[in-house]
Amino acid sequence: MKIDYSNILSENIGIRGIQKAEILKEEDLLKTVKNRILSRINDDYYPLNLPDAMLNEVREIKDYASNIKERFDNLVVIGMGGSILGNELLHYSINGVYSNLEKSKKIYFIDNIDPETNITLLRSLDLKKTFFNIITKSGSTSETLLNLLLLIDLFKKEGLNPKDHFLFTTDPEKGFLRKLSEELAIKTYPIHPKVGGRYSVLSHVGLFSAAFEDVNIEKLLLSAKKRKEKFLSKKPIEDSAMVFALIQYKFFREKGVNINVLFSYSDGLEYLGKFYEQLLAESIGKKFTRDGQEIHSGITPVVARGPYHQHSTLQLFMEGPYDKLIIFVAPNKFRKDIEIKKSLEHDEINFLSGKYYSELLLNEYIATKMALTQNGRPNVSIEIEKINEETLGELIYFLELEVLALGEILNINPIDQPSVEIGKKFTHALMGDKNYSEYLKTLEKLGNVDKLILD
Ligand SMILES: O=P(O)(O)OC[C@H]1O[C@H](O)[C@H](O)[C@@H](O)[C@@H]1O
Repeated sequence: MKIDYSNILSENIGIRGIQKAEILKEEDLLKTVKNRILSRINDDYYPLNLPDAMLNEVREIKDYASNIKERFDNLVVIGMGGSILGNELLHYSINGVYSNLEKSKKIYFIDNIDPETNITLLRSLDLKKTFFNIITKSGSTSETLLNLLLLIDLFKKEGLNPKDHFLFTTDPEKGFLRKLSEELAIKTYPIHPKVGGRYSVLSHVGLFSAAFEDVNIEKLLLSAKKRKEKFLSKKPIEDSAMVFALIQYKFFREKGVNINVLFSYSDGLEYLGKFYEQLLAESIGKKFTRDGQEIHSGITPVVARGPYHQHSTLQLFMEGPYDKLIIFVAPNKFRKDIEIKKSLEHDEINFLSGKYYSELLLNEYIATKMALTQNGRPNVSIEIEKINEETLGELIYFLELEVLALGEILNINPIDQPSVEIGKKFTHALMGDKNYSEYLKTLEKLGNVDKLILD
């Protein structure tokens, strides 16, 4: 994996860029950041240890996944946010958007509660041949529990025992799902107490469904482990993740760049954008610093896919406000390609004949990058050889490390999400959960305001 930072330099994009010297002079800051990360690595930043820890679990996960594969045709993963985005990332990027069409064992994701979507999927699956992996760290996310309740009801109607069809992935001790697993004798996988949703893809959360669909989880972990070793051994000023965090910080704090677009040139990698969207938004969007100062930090993530978004949002990126840093992610080679034969004889179309799909796609990537650079728009390019377990393991570790480093530079806590919890509590109260009735008064007050409602 190579990361090209050239197009953030003022030498290449003019006054809105930054100079190499401005980066190099922050060597001491990055040393401090690295030390702070290391001081937390066995505690709050435990996710950075997952590659080593999970390598010991690979055998068991693979054996269990092949056992499930022998007995079932479908796996449905159910979760919200960090409890499913990593699974989707591994599926769509490594196996491809339409891989269910070519595989006999299918995998589906329920990551929402739109009744129309969910009932369409569940009605079309043969429950007898379907296995469900319910993932929730807290064990109390309403959407996940609602989907679970529906399933229990459907299973009762069909006279099936949930015990044979469910795997719960949840906190090792706490939460409703843990309790229910004991009641119904359902197999569970634990989520380490220090591993929050958005940092959990390299734990049991992401690994079981990946193993079910033949992703080589050992290679994935080994590659992430290698990236960790690089972090441990390299000088922080030469570590691409530390430098990336510094660059994002400088653009955010000194240049007013508060939007980061993850622009991937691959359909499957669009899910890397969705994964990074949560990682960056929840980790960096904070009201207070660790010392309690009001900061309201945050970089708004935008997900884009090339060339698709060249035809919808690129105009804005090219000419709109100077508030964006574009992060390109592109493979050098595609694992499948299509050669276009000369089937028409017209001047207008001859430039495409005899070419490969990947040629047009990758040239569009280069053209877009150049055009943005020419317009003075900062952009960074993450180039990977091919999309596979090795590159994904490295990329995932890189992004998690980079976001933690950015949190450290900003002196905020990058692993909590306090305000999402407030919304969750209000939802419980509104749905009549007696344990949360204390929030009803606040809600009443909040609803009792002047109205401006138009038809
Ligand atoms: O795993 P769970 O406890 O169900 O949480 C699922 C998701 O819920 C919340 O919305 C949080 O903001 C996310 O960070 C979390 O990933």
